[in-house]
Amino acid sequence: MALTSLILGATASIAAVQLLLLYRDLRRNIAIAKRSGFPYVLTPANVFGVFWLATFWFWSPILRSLLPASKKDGVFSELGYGPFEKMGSDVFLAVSPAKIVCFVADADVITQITTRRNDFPKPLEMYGRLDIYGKNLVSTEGSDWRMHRKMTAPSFGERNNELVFNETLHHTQSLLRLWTEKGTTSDKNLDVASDTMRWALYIISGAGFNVRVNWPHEEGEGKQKATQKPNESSVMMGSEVPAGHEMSYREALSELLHNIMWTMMGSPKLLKKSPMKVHRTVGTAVSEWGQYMDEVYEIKKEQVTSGKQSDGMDLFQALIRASGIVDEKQTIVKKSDILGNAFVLMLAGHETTANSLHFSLIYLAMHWSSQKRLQDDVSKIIQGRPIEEWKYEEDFPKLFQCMPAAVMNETLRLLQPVINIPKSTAPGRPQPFTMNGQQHTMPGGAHILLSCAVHRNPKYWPEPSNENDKKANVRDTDRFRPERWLLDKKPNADFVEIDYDDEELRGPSGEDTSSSLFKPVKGSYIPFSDGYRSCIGRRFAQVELLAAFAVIFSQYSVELAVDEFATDDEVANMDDESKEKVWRKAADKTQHLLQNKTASIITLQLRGAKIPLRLVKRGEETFKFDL
Ligand code: HEM
Repeated sequence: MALTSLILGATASIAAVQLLLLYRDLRRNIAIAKRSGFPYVLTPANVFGVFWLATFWFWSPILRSLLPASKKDGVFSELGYGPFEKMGSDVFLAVSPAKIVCFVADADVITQITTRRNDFPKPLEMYGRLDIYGKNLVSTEGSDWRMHRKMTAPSFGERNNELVFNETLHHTQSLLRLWTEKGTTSDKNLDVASDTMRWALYIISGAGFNVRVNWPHEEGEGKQKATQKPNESSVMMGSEVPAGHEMSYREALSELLHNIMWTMMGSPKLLKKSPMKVHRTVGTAVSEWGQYMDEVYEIKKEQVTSGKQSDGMDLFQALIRASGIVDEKQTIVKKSDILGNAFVLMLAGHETTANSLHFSLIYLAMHWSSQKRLQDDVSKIIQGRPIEEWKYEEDFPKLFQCMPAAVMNETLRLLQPVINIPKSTAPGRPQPFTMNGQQHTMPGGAHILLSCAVHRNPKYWPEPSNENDKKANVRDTDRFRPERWLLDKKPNADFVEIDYDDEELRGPSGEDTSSSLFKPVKGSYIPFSDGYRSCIGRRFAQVELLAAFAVIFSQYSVELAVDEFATDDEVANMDDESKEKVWRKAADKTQHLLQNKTASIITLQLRGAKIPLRLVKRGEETFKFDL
């Protein structure tokens, strides 16, 4: 009894001391926030800390239920400019006892932060788990990052994009075969979210690593041939589990990437011992993919040593070559650096593009006029040529100048895959910056999030000049209106390019958008981030998306599936007015899901909901309506 009281007493004292310490830290952070001159809100925990990320699903509903109704749509609703509007400033702070987090939606401030790499480094503690296979260019800073960037940048030069283009043509045709087969079954609705994820994975495997993965629906006799790559240095992977493995390459890769958050829980060894199946599967996937990469590494190292070139990008070969690792005495680069980079390129390069294609298709299904204009532009460029005759150098620049690029840019404006780009200030090193001509100070030790809200900040996005293009009750910045990117006249101002101190770090050349399209104010359009730590795969992703649009929309249209509201037979007997009614119900629901069911763990995705789409031959559409 006495012992129990003692334990209870000690626990209560420790809790009381902890609470006092938290209160002290909160007061200190509030005082710092006040000195910054920016508005602030209080939060119970650092919402970007590991503790919160791992347990937010538990706390969020409890905290929400405690909030008054007026605050339920609080400042952390993830999308849109609303939070900044509520705070009355394009920069505001969220203060918790552990951290000050600064949210930024001002273009000029964003540019100051992205160009001052040493003053505003990435908060590396957020990227620790990406080191599963080794250090890499996402999880490092300073001279380590320069080494990784120099090693990877050559693989992203303009000359390698042809391979990305061709690989995308190949895999998008496989995707279409899957979707058209689906059209002949009783359930005609496409599972676009998971199919586009596969699509992106297979492209990055092929274009990035020269590993050709076969689609499950093309694995049988006869179809196998269509997916073979005429390159003997490729490594072929399918659904078979080779000797010495527990999972196929395809399974290991998708289990690993789709459940990456669980790797934060501990090592693969520990995960494999967890009572939860998902943990054990991820644990196995981590070791399995590592083992596959080891094997690919050895094959590629042998190819480099024997002077065998693969015919394109093959990041692995390029990484091995750039590292000088074949002569181990001559290099400080380790094998783990190569595997670490291979992994993050795979990670960074697949969900982002997959979601962008997924969201573009949904938006186009809701905006027939834009879809039609996209199809017309694709037809003008392609001129009925068979896909085998499409050429990267000729066709990509054209696709990049008209409606396909406008659709891509607009999707990335509204649903930017990385919704908050993290930066920081070092502890004890507050940083001065200017906003609206006034000097401010960013506190030291802060997390900074360059918010996708800047994409909807009305300061930077002109309303349509034509009154007919305006929509009552919908803010123009919240609308999918790809036509905003198409210019009537030539632009007269160019982007001011960053003055890179070292061209080798730069990666892909060229600007975010074509010079023939609308040029946003610098810092106001940052789907690929900006400055030194901007996305090295930007051109890779642009090539993938535009090539996919060309393949899909040269032959097909996408439509919202309306089965929740009417059967196919009912629709077939409807007049146009009834069709529109039923379509509007599906479109309203889609709009609602996009607003309420997209959330970000690593990238923004539709979570816990599906938006069913259908593919129909061009000219055979049922629903030609606009939201
Ligand atoms: C629509 C597609 C994509 C979007 C929107 C996107 C966006 C971004 C953003 C916002 C960043 C900065 C992240 C940060 O600072 O934390 C980034 C970095 C990066 N991205 Fe992408 N990305 C896309 C596709 C790709 C692809 C296809 C690859 C590779 C094949 C790739 C590889 C990387 C890498 C390696 C970095 C880190 C660069 C560095 O820190 O030096 N991304 N990306």
